Amino acid sequence: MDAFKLLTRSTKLKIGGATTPSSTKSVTSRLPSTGKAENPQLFRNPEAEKLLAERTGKAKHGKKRKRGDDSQNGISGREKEDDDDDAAMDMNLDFFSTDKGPSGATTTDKNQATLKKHAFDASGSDGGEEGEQSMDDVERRTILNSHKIKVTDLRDLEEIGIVQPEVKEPKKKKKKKLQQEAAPLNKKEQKKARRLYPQPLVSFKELRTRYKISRRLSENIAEQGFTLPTEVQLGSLPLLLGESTSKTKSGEVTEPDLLVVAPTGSGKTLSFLIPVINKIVRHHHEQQDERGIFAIIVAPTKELAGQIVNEGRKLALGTGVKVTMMKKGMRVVEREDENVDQDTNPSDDDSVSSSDDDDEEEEDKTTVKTRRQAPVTKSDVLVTTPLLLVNALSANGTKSIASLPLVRNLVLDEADVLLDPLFRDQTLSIWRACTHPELRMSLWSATMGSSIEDLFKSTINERRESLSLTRNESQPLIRLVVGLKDSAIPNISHKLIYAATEQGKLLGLRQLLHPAAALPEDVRLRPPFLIFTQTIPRAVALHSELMYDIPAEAGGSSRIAVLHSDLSDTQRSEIMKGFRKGEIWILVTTDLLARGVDFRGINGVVNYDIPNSAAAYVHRVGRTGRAGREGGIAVTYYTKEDIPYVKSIANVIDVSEKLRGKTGEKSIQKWLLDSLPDLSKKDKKELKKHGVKARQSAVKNVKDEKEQRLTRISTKSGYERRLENKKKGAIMASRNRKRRAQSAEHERSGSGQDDWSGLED
Ligand SMILES: Nc1ncnc2c1ncn2[C@@H]1O[C@H](COP(=O)(O)OP(=O)(O)OP(=O)(O)O)[C@@H](O)[C@H]1O
Repeated sequence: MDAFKLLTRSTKLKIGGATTPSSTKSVTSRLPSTGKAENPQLFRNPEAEKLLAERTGKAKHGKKRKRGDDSQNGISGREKEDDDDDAAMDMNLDFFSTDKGPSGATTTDKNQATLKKHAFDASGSDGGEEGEQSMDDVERRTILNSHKIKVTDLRDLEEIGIVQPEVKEPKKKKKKKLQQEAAPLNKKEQKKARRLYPQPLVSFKELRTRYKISRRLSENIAEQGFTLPTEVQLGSLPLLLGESTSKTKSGEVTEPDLLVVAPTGSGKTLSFLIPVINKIVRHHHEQQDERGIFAIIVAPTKELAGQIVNEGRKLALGTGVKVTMMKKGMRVVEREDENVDQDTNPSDDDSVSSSDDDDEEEEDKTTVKTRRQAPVTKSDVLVTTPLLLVNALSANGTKSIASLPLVRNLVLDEADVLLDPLFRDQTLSIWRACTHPELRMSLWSATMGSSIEDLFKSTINERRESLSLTRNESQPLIRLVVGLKDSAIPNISHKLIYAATEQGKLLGLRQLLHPAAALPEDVRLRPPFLIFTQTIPRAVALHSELMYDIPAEAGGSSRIAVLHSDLSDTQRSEIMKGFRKGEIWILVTTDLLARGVDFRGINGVVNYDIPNSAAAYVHRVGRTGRAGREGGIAVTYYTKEDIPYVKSIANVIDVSEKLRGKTGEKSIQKWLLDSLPDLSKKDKKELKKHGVKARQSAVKNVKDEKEQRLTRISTKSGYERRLENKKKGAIMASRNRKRRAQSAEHERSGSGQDDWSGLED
């Protein structure tokens, strides 16, 4: 069924006819919904591709890199690794080492760890050869640079081993000499000193052959059909699985605390799930008695949390690792001071089923019955929204936050929003509740302000002080950035359209829905797509306005839906399912779905109302063009009221087009960028918090009433509305008159005194 055809008013539209641009066919074949991209990577160049191809042995004419002559001498890869004294071997040994600090292990512990490692390997090593050889520095740099991967050590210079001379006020005579001898590093030099070039991941196979991840996990990854790692996977997986970074003093390798900024749809979920699941498989193997929550993944919405659970379960299948969605009423810790709340039955709660996950309901029945009977959840990985977990840990705010002593990994997905004032206290409470000394933090998002980075560093230090932990120099604190920070993905087209008024926006949107009426040069957007509004009432209003635009033969109003946080969890979940299945073609929503949610083949995004910040734009438009898919379109309408707020969005578009290296006509002209006004910091803050004032829901005074009329979602003119209202009023008044006359008649006849005539309409 051709959704494009069916969504036009005239179902007889001929594709390729006079109104259809000749380019339609070629565009169609590149739509994100027509299949997955051959290569999910966003940035690459021929030189690095050749290097990678050589490594994976795929180069047709290139020589496959050998693992040294040892293989010809009859020494196996494993033996070579054991005998070799290089850093890569150290890395492998240390990955399984229990020695994490000065207070940590002895040599015997290390030997035991090595033995354990071999036991783990023996349970599943298939001893592949590919990529086990370490790359030289030039290769690493070439690959990392071409994929725009930047890895930085965030620790103080002293911790990295760079001693800065004290800057004393020099005596006048000696000044010159002193500066020559030991000048402190300038900013550029400091940046250079912090830069790291760890070995990138060449292929998913290498996860098994080089990083020795669990066999089952590796099979599950292969099962999903992933072939090439994306940039964020290429850069972060080695770090999290034990790749050495060149700046560790002792050569020891431990898992770092990590902050990752990588484009939307670039596969961050897989990047944090694989190491977390692998670590737990290993832990189950090494310490079979210890069971409990080992990892917590926090996401800002239930939709995203549900999605992570689904991904996690696919990866963990058959590994013995249990991934669970946090539910209201679920018990996550045993509290001595706990009074069992007999009234709370989690299965009654409307937040229970928030994901479109098949196994979830079954799990509810088994793990969460009533709190009276409920055992503490047997989950290894708990995926949660912040408030749900904080409520569980604090007995709904009645007790102090209980601690989670076994948690070794805390992952914050969409970290910048989780550490934004809205969620910050809750997120930090969870962070502090994780008291294990070897807790590792990782923060992930496509956008990350510098304030978040500062908060990350200070919280890690503060936590260490409060737990009386000393910072171990071998415990790195790393930032990994893919592409340009806070920029939109380069593989989609952006259309910033001036619509003048609310009515203009609606007309523009209708033209998208009914492209038969469009001119060849007009934007064309085929379903499925998402439409974002600023508020829930506006999403509801837009949905009712568009509901009957879809012809009955195309499925009518069932093809368009609205999703927002005022709906029950069951409704939300049903709509998500419908959209994923392709039953719903157009989804009107708020920023609830702006982050993280992965609908793979979405053809586009419409910002019916402009986003509240540049970051919000990056995330909203990132719902299309996932995993390198080409052809996605992001349409943003703006009106006269929006002009003060458009510049930051125009800038994001401009940078994204530069990143793509787009030649020819740019969608944002320089004159537009120059003429749009800058927004003050204060106004930016205000916009982020409340959105464009004229569209806020709770505006009351008279002046604003006028503004509200201007921002009402409707194609009807004020005159038509007045006429309609008058007509409605007249009908109402006539009904009321009739009713009053009838009840007077009843009273007179003395009958039906106790009759209930229903609610007045
Ligand atoms: N190596 C890969 N090859 C092909 N597809 C991949 C690969 N890794 C992940 N994907 C797919 O890419 C899509 C986007 O992944 P994911 O949701 O993890 O992106 P993300 O980086 O978290 O995006 P966002 O910032 O929007 O949350 C998913 O459908 C996922 O299955």
